[in-house]
Amino acid sequence: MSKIIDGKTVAAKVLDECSQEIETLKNRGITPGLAVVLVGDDPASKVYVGSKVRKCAELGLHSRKIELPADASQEEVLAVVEELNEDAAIHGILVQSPPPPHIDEEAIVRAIDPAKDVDGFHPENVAKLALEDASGFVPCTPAGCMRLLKEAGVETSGAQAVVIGRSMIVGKPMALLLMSKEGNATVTVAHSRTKDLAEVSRRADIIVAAIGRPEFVTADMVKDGATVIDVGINRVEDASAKRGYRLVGDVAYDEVAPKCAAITPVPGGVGPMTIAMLIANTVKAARQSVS
Ligand SMILES: NC(=O)C1=CN([C@@H]2O[C@H](COP(=O)(O)OP(=O)(O)OC[C@H]3O[C@@H](n4cnc5c(N)ncnc54)[C@H](OP(=O)(O)O)[C@@H]3O)[C@@H](O)[C@H]2O)C=CC1
Ligand SMILES: Nc1nc(=O)c2c([nH]1)NC[C@@H]1CN(c3ccc(C(=O)N[C@@H](CCC(=O)O)C(=O)O)cc3)C=[N+]21
Repeated sequence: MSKIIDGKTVAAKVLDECSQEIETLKNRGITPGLAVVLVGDDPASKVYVGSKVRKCAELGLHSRKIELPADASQEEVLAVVEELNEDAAIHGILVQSPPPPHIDEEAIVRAIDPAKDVDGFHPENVAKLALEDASGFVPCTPAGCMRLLKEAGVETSGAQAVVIGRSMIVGKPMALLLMSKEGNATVTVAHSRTKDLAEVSRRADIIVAAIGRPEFVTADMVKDGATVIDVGINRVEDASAKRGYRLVGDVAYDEVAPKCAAITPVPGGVGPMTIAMLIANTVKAARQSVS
């Protein structure tokens, strides 16, 4: 029987740690503040942005939600980022990804003050992650995956880890964390050009799936007793579901779970951790702004 790693419980623990630090900062006259910028009206993005802002309110954080129309220009988005860089009440800035295609996302990310880059996407923070300099911001989703492994008691040191996906948001930073002096795993990164992926992934003690394809990882790709972290969030149409769709991960949960030592569900796995780590990064940004 596999152990289900409950992301909601671990996220609640992370947020509980945050609330103690928020209290301490508030006693010093600092309320951590997060700004979330959304360009366009992608429905999934709206859901995520809404839950980030709601979580801030729950924890007594200051937050701002800046919504720009889908046809906003590059200059308009940059102007918003520059204003937020100057706003002393804002310690964290997040520009929801992906922006509409006419927006140069990399240029936007570079414009964010690295000290407020709570997504950890700015080149300065990417470099700090690679250098294992703890003063930087680690991208929220892979940081959340590491915390889930730790809380579930999964030993990463010496383990064979296979990360499927090499995006700058998930796959690449995940690989860096697993291979770091903290993770000490032997890491393989697979992607769309990987030959015989099933053979590669079957070697893994730990699989992190960040592909963006519903139920892509099937039972034949997983070794008995492996741990599987499913980062995927895919909406699939389902007329019988309340909203007309349901969420499925990148892992075929029903057939993979029985083979695993431990597995994260979707929803309720990595997703809640991403939000918790975003709050943790915002608190860290606020703390570092005064020390
Ligand atoms: N739970 C959470 O908090 C979050 C969830 N997500 C979800 O995670 C998933 C991945 O997100 P993200 O990293 O941004 O996605 P991207 O589309 O940026 O990257 C997907 C990666 O998967 C690889 N890939 C695609 N098809 C295959 C294939 N057939 N075989 C092997 N590799 C393949 C791609 O390879 P190549 O580089 O060669 O194209 C790429 O590296 C999505 O479902 C997303 O919704 C994302 C962020 C946060
Ligand atoms: N600049 C930027 N930073 C991000 O961190 C970022 C982004 N852009 N773009 C999109 C992805 C995706 N992402 C998620 C966050 C929370 C859940 C989450 O809370 N999921 C819930 C379910 C939510 C639902 O019901 O839809 C769960 O898995 O249980 C999912 C996905 C952050 N991302």
